[in-house]
Amino acid sequence: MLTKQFLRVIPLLEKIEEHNHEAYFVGGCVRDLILQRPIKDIDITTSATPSEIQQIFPNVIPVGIEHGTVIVRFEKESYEVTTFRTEGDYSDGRHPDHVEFIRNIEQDLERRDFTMNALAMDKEGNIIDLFGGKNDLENRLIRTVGNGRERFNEDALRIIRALRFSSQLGFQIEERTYDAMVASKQAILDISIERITKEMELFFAGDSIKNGINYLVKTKISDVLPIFKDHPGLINELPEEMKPLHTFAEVIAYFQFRFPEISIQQWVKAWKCSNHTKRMADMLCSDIKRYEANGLDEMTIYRLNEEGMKSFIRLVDLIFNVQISLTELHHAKEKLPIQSRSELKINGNHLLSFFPDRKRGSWIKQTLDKIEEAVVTGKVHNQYDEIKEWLKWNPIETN
Ligand SMILES: Nc1ccn([C@@H]2O[C@H](COP(=O)(O)OP(=O)(O)OP(=O)(O)O)[C@@H](O)[C@H]2O)c(=O)n1
Repeated sequence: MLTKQFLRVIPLLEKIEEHNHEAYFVGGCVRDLILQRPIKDIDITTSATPSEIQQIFPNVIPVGIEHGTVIVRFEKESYEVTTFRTEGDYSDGRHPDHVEFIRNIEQDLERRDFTMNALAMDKEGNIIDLFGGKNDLENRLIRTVGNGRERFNEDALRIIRALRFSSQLGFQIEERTYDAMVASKQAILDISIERITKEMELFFAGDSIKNGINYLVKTKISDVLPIFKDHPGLINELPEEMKPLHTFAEVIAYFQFRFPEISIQQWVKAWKCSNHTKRMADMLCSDIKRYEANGLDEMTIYRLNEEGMKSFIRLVDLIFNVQISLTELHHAKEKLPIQSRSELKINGNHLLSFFPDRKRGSWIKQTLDKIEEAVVTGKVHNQYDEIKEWLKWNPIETN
């Protein structure tokens, strides 16, 4: 039952045990092993305290020592090792107010969110399942460990996590858990937006996004999410055939295209996205608009990098119901006269020598943009003399 990924971590568990402590695989990795889904990270839970772990292993990174979590570097891999603990509320929406290290695994599993995540496994592959997690996995049910209101009161992000899992796994949400989600949803307003964004990115990427959206609409949890709360139409008008979007940039580009009254800047600000997400969303949005106007033109293909291509394919599929393959895009890109601006036979210094009366300024970039587009779209060959000639007939910017 144990896969290679787990087998290579057994010596790490054994090392902890040699020091008279318990150690188990725990959480998502055990859940995904049972479901035969790809394992993201292997997390370990142990009776050893962070300082005891630091004494056992030479290479330990103290990422969240006060919450009992360290990263152990072992055989060139990193593993999150967390001491058995109970925890209080997350009143700042980021960290539990207090954690208490404990010496038994039962109490540690008891404070976890869902039965399917409250599973631990020892090095022989024996599963510790105190709350019927295996049974719920079999029945494809998301159920809180014990009282839902209590679990969501400890950390309201768990309400969003339930939606995320419904979208990732296509599971139903058990009735009492569902009721507790609805009853506790206002508490989502107090959690940090960065944590919500991370979970919602996984939500929109779920293979069973239709199931997830169904729950999002029914529970009205969108009423407490940035932007959605002020524009109820956004979620209610999602297409019947909603498809997964793999990054938050895709999500923003999608909504911006469908609801242009909300700008990308508003999305980025409200959901506290990174600059990278903003850049990608800007690019994808203009690519889709270009695609709508001109179909698959050379400039769109030229501008797309590998990450952009995959996102563009998903968006065109969802918005226009047109399937473009990655190979098709690669071939089309290879056929373009140039792959990047550095291949242009003319650069800024050439331009300065052609127009000796001009000073350096933004006209250089603007002219290079025009030359680049002309070369990519086949209006001029990428040849020094031809471009120089072409410039005579195509006036350049004056500022
Ligand atoms: N708000 C939270 C977040 C996490 N957990 C517990 O911590 C484990 C690890 O959390 P995380 O790595 O965020 O998610 P996973 O469940 O591992 O899922 P995935 O690997 O798909 O992100 C969870 O399985 C769960 O037992 C919890 O009880 N409450």
